[in-house]
Amino acid sequence: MTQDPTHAAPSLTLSGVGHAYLGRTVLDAVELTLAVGEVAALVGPSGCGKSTLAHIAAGVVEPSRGRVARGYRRHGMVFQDPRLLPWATARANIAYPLRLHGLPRRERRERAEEAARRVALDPADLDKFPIELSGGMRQRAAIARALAIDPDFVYFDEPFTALDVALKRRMQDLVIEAARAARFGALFITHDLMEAVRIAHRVVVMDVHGRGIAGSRAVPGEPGGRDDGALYRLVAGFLADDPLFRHIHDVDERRTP
Ligand SMILES: Nc1ncnc2c1ncn2[C@@H]1O[C@H](COP(=O)(O)OP(=O)(O)OP(=O)(O)O)[C@@H](O)[C@H]1O
Repeated sequence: MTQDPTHAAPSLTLSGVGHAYLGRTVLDAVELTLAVGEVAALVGPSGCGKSTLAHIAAGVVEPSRGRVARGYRRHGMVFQDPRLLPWATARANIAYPLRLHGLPRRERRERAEEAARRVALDPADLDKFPIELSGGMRQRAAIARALAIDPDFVYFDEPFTALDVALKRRMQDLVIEAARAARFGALFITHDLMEAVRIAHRVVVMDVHGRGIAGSRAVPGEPGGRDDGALYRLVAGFLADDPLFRHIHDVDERRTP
């Protein structure tokens, strides 16, 4: 982490957050605090409310109950679907939020190109339209778009679920490196425990029915500086011995109410 959490206000605090869709409770009494620069992976069974929690944290959805305090200045968002504008080039897509922030054209262009460099997007790809890019390149453009605004916090909602294993690893490394270089904190939703322990300082586990947060486990070492073998053993240990992770195997979403 980049700063001593005891000397800085948390980047994000959810207190007693609850939410219901059409009268059906999906989150209840959620308590979560993220330190400045902390990358937390959020895991839990499908449909337990991870995306809802991130949307509430980001201010996209108003919670039915509770409070959200944001200590960060500016956040970016990256989703599973890159959500690029099909009629705009990669460069224009990356620059789009800068346009919304009212930056002049030249600065938009420079910052978009700098963000593209950070995600190793080939300069030749910047003039291409999304349909001309591979899935990995589209996702790089989506990450560059999130980074272009110079966020100090980023929400990732299963950004690499649709990518193949090798590409997924490269993209994880890219996020680890970007988070370290730009010192942003993050809430990273994933179904993949190995991805969670590679990327995050801490793994936060949702309760079976998303009624809250069941608990969290710190991951030893720093993202990017850990040995893969040790991470595999950590995940195996979580799944075999740690009651917090038991429901990841046990839950069948067809039985959830
Ligand atoms: N806009 C909405 N209106 C009504 N119900 C919703 C809405 N958004 C989500 N839900 C429901 O709320 C519950 C939690 O959804 P959410 O997407 O937050 O879960 P999740 O843990 O992110 O799921 P997944 O892992 O499958 O993406 C689900 O049952 C979902 O169907």
